[in-house]
Amino acid sequence: MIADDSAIVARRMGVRRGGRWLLRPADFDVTGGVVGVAGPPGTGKSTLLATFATLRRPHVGALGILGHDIGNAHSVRAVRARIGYLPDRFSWAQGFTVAEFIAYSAYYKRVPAGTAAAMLERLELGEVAATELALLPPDMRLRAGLAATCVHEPDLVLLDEPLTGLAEPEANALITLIGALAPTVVVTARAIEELTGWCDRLFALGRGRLIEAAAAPPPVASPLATGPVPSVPGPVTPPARAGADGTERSARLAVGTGACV
Ligand SMILES: Nc1ncnc2c1ncn2[C@@H]1O[C@H](COP(=O)(O)OP(=O)(O)OP(=O)(O)O)[C@@H](O)[C@H]1O
Repeated sequence: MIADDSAIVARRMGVRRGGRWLLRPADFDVTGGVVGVAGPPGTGKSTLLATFATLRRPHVGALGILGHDIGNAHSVRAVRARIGYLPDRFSWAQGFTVAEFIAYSAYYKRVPAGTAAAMLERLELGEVAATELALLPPDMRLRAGLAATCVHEPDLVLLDEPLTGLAEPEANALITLIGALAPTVVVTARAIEELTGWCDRLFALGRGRLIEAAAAPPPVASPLATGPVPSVPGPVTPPARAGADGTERSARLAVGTGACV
């Protein structure tokens, strides 16, 4: 039984698929902020995210999401209403216009139509509201996906490789927006460099292990610098929207941390 209000609490949780461990039994906690999980294709990012979304059960151990033990069927129903999950390469409703897609999402999430309209504006989709999803460029299609995912204002948002395939300017424009979607956002990417500089915490997934890496590269020391040495960034302080090093979330392609998996 997990009695902890953290967004994600794993206790000896292990995830298997295709006859192998994607995550060997491990303990970890996510209390809030933007959390990045990086790993090459096939390491298990999508499966882990689907587990956090309660669509899959851990093979062993316990998983708490937003204070609910997801080993309990009643808890799963309650917690799903507070999660926003956008799978990798989502391809729903290609024939819907942006406005229809968000309105439909609002309808099945029992959210008033006015909230859907507000979300459309918040994601800066007003100009393409009448355009079909299939005709949108990738970044605008992602914005529509984010709007539909978050129309019910979830407490935990799970985004599977949202920035994969986007050009750097479009990706950078979305980073601040992604960080503001919910008190806790988990985002995956193939390379840790894509997440460095704007996520509050970073993990590398590979060979069945989830290893935490430094969330920001250490500041370059100036030979003329005086005063105390800056400390290593501490744990996430939700719902801070600045990066863990206090900078804006604009340095998506900052120098990597060298974390190995
Ligand atoms: N339908 C399936 N049946 C059996 N095993 C699967 C299936 N889908 C995935 N797997 C196994 O799970 C592993 C992890 O897949 P997953 O999609 O979670 O990884 P990923 O890191 O998200 O990769 P990608 O970036 O390609 O989506 C795969 O390497 C494969 O061994």
